[in-house]
Amino acid sequence: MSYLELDSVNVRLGDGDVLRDVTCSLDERTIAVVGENGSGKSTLARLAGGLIHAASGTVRVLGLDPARDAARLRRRVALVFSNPDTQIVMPTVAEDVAFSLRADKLPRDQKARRVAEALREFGLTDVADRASHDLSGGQKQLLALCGAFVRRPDLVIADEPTAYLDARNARRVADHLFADGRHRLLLVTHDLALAQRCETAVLVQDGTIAAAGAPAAIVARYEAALGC
Ligand SMILES: Nc1ncnc2c1ncn2[C@@H]1O[C@H](COP(=O)(O)OP(=O)(O)OP(=O)(O)O)[C@@H](O)[C@H]1O
Repeated sequence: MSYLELDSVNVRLGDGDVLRDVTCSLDERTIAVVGENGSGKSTLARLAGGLIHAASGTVRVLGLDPARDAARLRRRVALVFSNPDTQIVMPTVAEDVAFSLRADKLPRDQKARRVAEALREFGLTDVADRASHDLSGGQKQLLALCGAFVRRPDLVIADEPTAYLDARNARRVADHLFADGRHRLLLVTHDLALAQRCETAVLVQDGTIAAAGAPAAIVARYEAALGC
């Protein structure tokens, strides 16, 4: 079984069907999701992350049903959004990263080691004791990512993670997302160069998956549909 399996999925939000009859089976380590504003990309990401549920159809993420195995899925999936302020909850940088491990049954010294390693990896050691909300936007996104990765997730779902970043921070964030490791990546993005770093891509159009395949071909099809 692929780690992302959707079969005849409908998602209803408000009084509209936001995803309609979505079927896909994706197992590439890195998957890009592209499409126009309002097409349903974030809805697809939130569905895969267990934040919303299907009205009908079957969803399996890492072999789990997000509606029934929400707690197990949460332990294996990390979510990253474009606005890191929604994810930063603790007063200092180090505390915020440690907060991500609160549910892990690790001895305290191991947790401390994991936090220190993650801070180093994300270039945040020097600001470990700073107030989280005093960081720059780019540093905050690195902190959000650090908090996601310190849990060693099997799947990272990132929804426009580079949207508000300058070119250098966008590259840093992307390099972490694409770093070799155990995690798979489901990446929603309007950055079509970034999408093409993925192994596969899906094009979402008007609430459904219009195409899936090699990122270069999907991006070309999307650009043609946009008329650019
Ligand atoms: N909670 C909600 N209630 C009602 N409608 C919603 C809700 N959330 C999203 N929608 C609608 O669902 C559609 C798809 O939204 P979604 O955020 O998934 O699109 P998107 O492709 O991620 O867009 P963008 O590129 O602009 O971020 C839009 O028409 C949106 O207005």
